[in-house]
Amino acid sequence: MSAVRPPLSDQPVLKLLNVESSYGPIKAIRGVSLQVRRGEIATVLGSNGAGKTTILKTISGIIDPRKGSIEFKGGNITAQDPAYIVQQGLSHVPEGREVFPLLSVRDNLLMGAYTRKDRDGVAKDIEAVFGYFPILRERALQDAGLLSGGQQQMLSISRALMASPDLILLDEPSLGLSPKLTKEIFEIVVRINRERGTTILLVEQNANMALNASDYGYVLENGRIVMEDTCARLREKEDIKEFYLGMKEDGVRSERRWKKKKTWR
Ligand SMILES: Nc1ncnc2c1ncn2[C@@H]1O[C@H](COP(=O)(O)OP(=O)(O)OP(=O)(O)O)[C@@H](O)[C@H]1O
Repeated sequence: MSAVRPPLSDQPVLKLLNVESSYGPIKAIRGVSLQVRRGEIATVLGSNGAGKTTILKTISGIIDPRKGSIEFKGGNITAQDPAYIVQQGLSHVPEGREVFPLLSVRDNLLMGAYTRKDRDGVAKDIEAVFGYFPILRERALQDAGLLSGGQQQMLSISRALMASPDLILLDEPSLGLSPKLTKEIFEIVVRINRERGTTILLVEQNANMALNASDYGYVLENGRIVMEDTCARLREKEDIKEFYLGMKEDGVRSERRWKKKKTWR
């Protein structure tokens, strides 16, 4: 999946330092620090309830953190208004797609471009997303609510692209999709990154897909980062193989993988 491309810069476009977010008394993320370099695809892996969605919501301003700081392109965006954060060049594709069901596919795309004044650029980007997802051109005038789950996921990613962002936060693009469709969507996500230079922070339960598509990965457990490394190295770690890829050291699927204690080696 990963095409050859120039080495990535070390320059972080997004920096989280000791971020903590809660829902009332429930601490969902605890002291999370992570960096995403310009031009890379970074991923946060973790099981149900680990806090992945909360990290993305905290970055995009939907949840205000209790502690810590978030920097985007050198500016402080901690607890800023979500609309302001979009204007800075950061778009969020939420879990569960969330398209506007009663608006046409084209109008959904235009909603994604509402902060832009460059009409020619917007028209060019509509063509670009139709190039990535040709089915959306065919359905351009239909209500988005009539699209299948996979097509809505395509529209949701496309709507985020319409803001011409520097960074896209992508929440579980594989959720509820067939393996074939998941693979297709991941291939397009990698193409968007390579062709447009868009930086991507992806959270996923499908560790196999995420580790293949991404450059750098973080493992989140109970709201804490327990491991980080390049995805090439993470794929070789025994705990990742066993607990996230479902493989034992001999390559056999482990039936008791969730019951065994992890040591993060
Ligand atoms: N609105 C909410 N109110 C109270 N607790 C919440 C709320 N949303 C999430 N939580 C709790 O916060 C923790 C982290 O949830 P989060 O949705 O961030 O996890 P996740 O890793 O994205 O899980 P999943 O993969 O199932 O989407 C969980 O314990 C969850 O029960």
